[in-house]
Amino acid sequence: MTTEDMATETEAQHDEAEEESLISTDPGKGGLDENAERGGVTSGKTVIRSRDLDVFYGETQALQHIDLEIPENQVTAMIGPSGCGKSTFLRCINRMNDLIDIARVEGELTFKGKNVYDDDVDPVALRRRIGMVFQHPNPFPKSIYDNVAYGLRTQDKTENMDEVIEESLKKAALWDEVKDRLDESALDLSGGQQQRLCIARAIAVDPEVVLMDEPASALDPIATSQIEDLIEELSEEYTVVIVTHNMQQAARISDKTAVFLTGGELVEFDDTDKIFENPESQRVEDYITGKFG
Ligand SMILES: Nc1ncnc2c1ncn2[C@@H]1O[C@H](COP(=O)(O)OP(=O)(O)OP(=O)(O)O)[C@@H](O)[C@H]1O
Repeated sequence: MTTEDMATETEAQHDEAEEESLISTDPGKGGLDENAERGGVTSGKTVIRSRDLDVFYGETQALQHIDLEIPENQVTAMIGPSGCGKSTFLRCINRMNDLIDIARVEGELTFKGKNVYDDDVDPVALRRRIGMVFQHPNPFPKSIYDNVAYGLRTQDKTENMDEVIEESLKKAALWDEVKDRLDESALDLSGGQQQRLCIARAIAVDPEVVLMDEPASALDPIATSQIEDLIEELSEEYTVVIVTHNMQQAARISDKTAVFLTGGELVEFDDTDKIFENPESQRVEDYITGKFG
């Protein structure tokens, strides 16, 4: 066997491992996909890629022909006016739209080369690798400790659980505030603390991607700033995709920005600096400068 053949075989094994860990209910992560495509405008390796993605709610089309490549370990922001389909796109990535009866997805959306809409993909296994944080903090009515422990217990990852919980709370910049009250109810935390707890809960199970749907929009400016700092830190270890209404927030924290406009059209996707300083599209410039939307 030549060196080239061996390399090809190794890549094929990696692909199989990636696919297997999406199909299987075993929470293993598999190896990295050496074949993941490199995106046109993206500098990092592409982890999520949509091709000609259409989404419908009944007869209404919410997204049209979306082609997008999301790079690894960067923050990608989705911006655009209300109803343009940002959240719909986010929910496609970990198949949360499956929970909406009238939602229908056509086209392709791949995670590390595997179409997440293939019949053999287990959405629960997918969501273990692609976690999600919502607009309103939604801790369980349990203790702070039990909130972070929840996913670990359901996945039987209870070895060294105290250490994992401490580490997750530290990564979520919450540990110092809660280390002496882990047994207290999560519902007694402030809104900003609850949102950081939800982030700790999401990362405790070691996902590869964290999806965030307007994670700071219900928070005051100080809590928002803490979440923004946290998102930048998280991107060193995770791929972060964030929907935000707040253009300044997208400009501050993201590496890439996708601009969706009315009708579910992705009008421009590029480096965040380029989008905000010198967009290609007049419509994007008008939106960014507040002429509409
Ligand atoms: N569960 C649903 N049932 C029917 N239509 C829906 C549903 N969710 C979203 N839509 C429609 O799909 C389109 C896109 O909605 P989506 O929530 O993705 O937009 P958005 O850009 O995230 O909006 P916002 O910024 O207001 O949250 C809208 O026309 C919306 O009314």
